[in-house]
Amino acid sequence: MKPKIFIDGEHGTTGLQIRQRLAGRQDIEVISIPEAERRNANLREEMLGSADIAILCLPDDASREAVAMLEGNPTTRVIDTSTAHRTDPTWIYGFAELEPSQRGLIAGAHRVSNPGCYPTGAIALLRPLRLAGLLPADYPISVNAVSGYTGGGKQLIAQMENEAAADHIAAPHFLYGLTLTHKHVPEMKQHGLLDRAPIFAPSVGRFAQGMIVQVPLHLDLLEGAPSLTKIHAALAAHYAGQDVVEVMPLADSSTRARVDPTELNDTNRMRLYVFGTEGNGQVNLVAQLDNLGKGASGAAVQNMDLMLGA
Ligand SMILES: NC(=O)C1=CN([C@@H]2O[C@H](COP(=O)(O)OP(=O)(O)OC[C@H]3O[C@@H](n4cnc5c(N)ncnc54)[C@H](OP(=O)(O)O)[C@@H]3O)[C@@H](O)[C@H]2O)C=CC1
Ligand SMILES: CC(=O)N[C@@H](CCC(=O)OP(=O)(O)O)C(=O)O
Repeated sequence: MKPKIFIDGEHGTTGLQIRQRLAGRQDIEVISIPEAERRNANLREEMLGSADIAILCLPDDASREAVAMLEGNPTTRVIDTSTAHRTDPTWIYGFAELEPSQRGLIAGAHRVSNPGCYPTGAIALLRPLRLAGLLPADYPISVNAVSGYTGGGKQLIAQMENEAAADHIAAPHFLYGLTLTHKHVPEMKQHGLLDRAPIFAPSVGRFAQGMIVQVPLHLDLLEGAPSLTKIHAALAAHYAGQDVVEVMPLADSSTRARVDPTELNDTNRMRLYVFGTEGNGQVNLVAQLDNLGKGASGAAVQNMDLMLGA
């Protein structure tokens, strides 16, 4: 029998993209509820209970409710794309490239929390430098980022695209998260192995998909005042042999004039860049990804495949 997959929230932004990524797969059976019934709790409970893997693409509260519906069910495994369980130690963090052991942990897990799009970029840059002993845990980190507007789900998509809407946003680019209490900060701190919460400054541009996450650092405040080359070598060693996360060669970074947030759209890939000038004492670490790819739906399918042993 083929494993049954249920995407709860399949008609939303993340859910739809997962459905598209699974279309045509012969090794699984995707079970589904009609769009008009998407909030029918009885039907959802039935589907959740009969799935081998449930992928939750819901707001945080609805995700918690779905997990509660599965209490006592020993068979349905869960991948949650919401923020609800990302810092919960009883859940496995679904970032396959986090450390060499992470793939195996995801493969055997009953509960997997899919990383947030911004944290995927920030943690990918920070954690290897913490593990290499180059980045002090109390370094005052800033994370600056821009996302395509699909990152805000159906509501933000409507605000950006529907000019007739009362809450239409006409700006070509805007900053938000201005209280510095964005829901992704605890996740970045925990999985970035930081003692001090990063200052997170996100923004949205008038493009549907794509993302850039930047972490600028002063090299003289790092352990041993490393060179640009040493920072690059630490990242390259951490991701050696990986196909999803790619550390771009220093030669490429030193000749690039610009970075386009949409370059990896519709892929599950992420590129990491080390920008700066050797001897200048500063580095800007940059992650480029699709917020709906490695930042959400792509990572969810990658985790599902690990759990299925596919
Ligand atoms: N978009 C992105 O780039 C990313 C999103 N995520 C996370 O994925 C999750 C889904 O986000 P996204 O797809 O963007 O959101 P959307 O708003 O686009 O989709 C959410 C879907 O869930 C449905 N839904 C909401 N509440 C309930 C409920 N109580 N019961 C059943 N269905 C419900 C919505 O239905 P309705 O149309 O009726 O509201 C909608 O179809 C969120 O937790 C988000 O944080 C994670 C990483 C990136
Ligand atoms: C542009 C935009 O609004 N982005 C969302 C985050 C998108 C995302 O990653 O969802 P999770 O919170 O589930 O990780 C935000 O800032 O709240």
